Parts: sequence; structure tokens; C-alpha cells
Amino acid sequence: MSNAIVQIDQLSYSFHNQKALDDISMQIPAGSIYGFLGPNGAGKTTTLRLLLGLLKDQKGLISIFGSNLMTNRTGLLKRIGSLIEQPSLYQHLTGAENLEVFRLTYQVTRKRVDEVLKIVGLTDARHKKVRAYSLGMKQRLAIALSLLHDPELLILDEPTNGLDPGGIIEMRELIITLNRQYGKTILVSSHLLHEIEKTATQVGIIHKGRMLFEGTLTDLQQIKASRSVIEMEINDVTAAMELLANQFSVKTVEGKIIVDFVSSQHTAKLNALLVQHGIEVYQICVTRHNLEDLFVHITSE
Ligand SMILES: Nc1ncnc2c1ncn2[C@@H]1O[C@H](COP(=O)(O)OP(=O)(O)OP(=O)(O)O)[C@@H](O)[C@H]1O
Repeated sequence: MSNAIVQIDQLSYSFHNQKALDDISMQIPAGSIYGFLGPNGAGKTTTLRLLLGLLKDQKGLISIFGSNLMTNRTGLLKRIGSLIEQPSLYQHLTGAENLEVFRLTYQVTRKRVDEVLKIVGLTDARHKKVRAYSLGMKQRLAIALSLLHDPELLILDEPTNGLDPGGIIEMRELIITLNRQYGKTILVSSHLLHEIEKTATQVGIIHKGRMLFEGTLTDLQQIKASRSVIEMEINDVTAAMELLANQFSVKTVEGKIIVDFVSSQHTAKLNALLVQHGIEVYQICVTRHNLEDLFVHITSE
């Protein structure tokens, strides 16, 4: 993809001989919200830490804004904002004072502090001590910090984790606003499919250190909609259709009976019914797409 802001090629990483990432490739298009989805322990945080140069000795290539991360880390980090692991906030200071500390580090104007407070919706709470903030407010303040230097790319590791439903909605809206209104390309990780479906334009799914899917949200929704089916080879298709048509969603393709897969027990019942009615069943085959089992994990909360 020519307009990729982040390009990862064949990236592998091990913690003490334990493989955490196995040959992953990713492309994040400019202007997208890239939802990086996977169950706990899949390798999301490891990938994000590698993107920020926080881990070393990986195999493979990471290129950001067309430049190799290995050779140009400092220059690239100036164009990236991140919220990864616990945000480091001073609890005894107010929101505005926290921003002031970082403003001096980043050498940006006071006006920029007001701007980022407005973007994250904390203008009214700016003089409150951070210890009195809700978790959602702390997360939004951490994002304000990461926005001070006006980065083009934002990397957010599970920003909705631990938030109450109201906090989750606010975070979701903030991510969308940062993308649509402020033009940020955003890489956001989550272990929840429905969360990613509400914000992302592009999706990557990682499982056990391997990328299983990368594409648009529409591509993903098409895969989700494709059902697993049972294919049956039998001796008498006409008799089987008559028997099954009232009870099952059934069709014939190339002389085989095709029924929507429900469960193994359901498949056994179907087989028994055909046999009881004197129909010979030569072969039963269940075709499942490889993401289906994974969807169960990432939709279970
Ligand atoms: N510092 C570490 N030392 C050893 N193993 C690690 C370390 N950090 C992560 N791992 C292992 O690497 C694998 C990937 O972990 P990672 O934290 O990247 O997953 P994740 O998708 O971010 O999941 P989670 O949401 O649970 O953080 C896991 O098996 C994890 O146990």
C-alpha cells in the first residue's frame, strides 16, 4: 500500500527464547483508525513497544513515515504520540500543571496546553487535582500529554481498558474526533471486537503472535457474515431435501447437501435423521473459516 504510514515486514520477537511475535506484517494507511485486535497475550503490546523502539533485537523491518525506525528513531518519535501501559501522571498536581511539566519538555506554547485540554474535553476540570479525576479523565489527560507536540500518528494501547461504560463512549468519541477533525492516523489496540468495530476503518487481527487477518472493516464484516457449513454426500438428494427442507436451512450444490453449521450435536442429529429415513450418508464435512473460533474469544466480554 503506497500511502502506508507504518509498514512492518516479517517482524519476529522473542522473550528469552519464547516467541511473542512470529513473522508479522502490517500496513497502516495514512488517515486511518487501525484497530489492532487480539485476545490477551496475543502480542499487541509487544508490537506497539517495538514500534516505539522500546524493545530491541527484533527480526524484520519497521518503517514509519517511510523511514527505518532503527536508523531514525529520535526523528520519528517526534512525529508520534503514544499511550502505552500506565500513563505517568503526577497525582498531586492539577491537569493543567501536569501539562505544564510536559510542555516545558516538549517546548511548546502555553496556547497548545489550552488546545489539547479542549480537544480531550478537560477544560472545565483543568484546575482539579489529578487524584480526583476518574480513570477516564486520567486516560484523556494522558492523551492530551501525547498530543502536545501535535504528532501525526497516535499509538494507543487498550485505551478503554478498565473504563466504565460512559468512559468507554467518551474515549471512543475522542478517538473518532482526533481522526476526523484533527487528521491523526491512529493505531489502537483492543481485545474486544465490538469495540474495534465501532471506531476502526482498518483492522488487523493477531493471535498467538501471528497476524491472521488484515483488511478494511468491511472486509472483516464480510468474513464474519460468512457462515460455517456442513457438506454431506448422500445417495438420494431429492429425498433428503424433502426431509430436511422444513426443519433446516438447506440447499444443494454439485450433488451435495449443504446445511448451516450450528454445533457438533446438531450435525450428529442431522446425520441420525437421514439414516433413520433410509438415506445413506457417505461423507460429512464441516467447513469453518479460520477466524470463527477466534471471534468467540474476542466477542466473549
Ligand atoms: N516482559 C516480558 N517477558 C516475558 N514474556 C513476555 C513479556 N511481555 C510479554 N510477554 C509474553 O509475550 C506474549 C505477548 O504478550 P503481549 O503483552 O504483547 O500480549 P497482548 O496482546 O498485549 O496481551 P495483553 O492484552 O494481555 O497485554 C505473551 O505470551 C506474554 O506472556
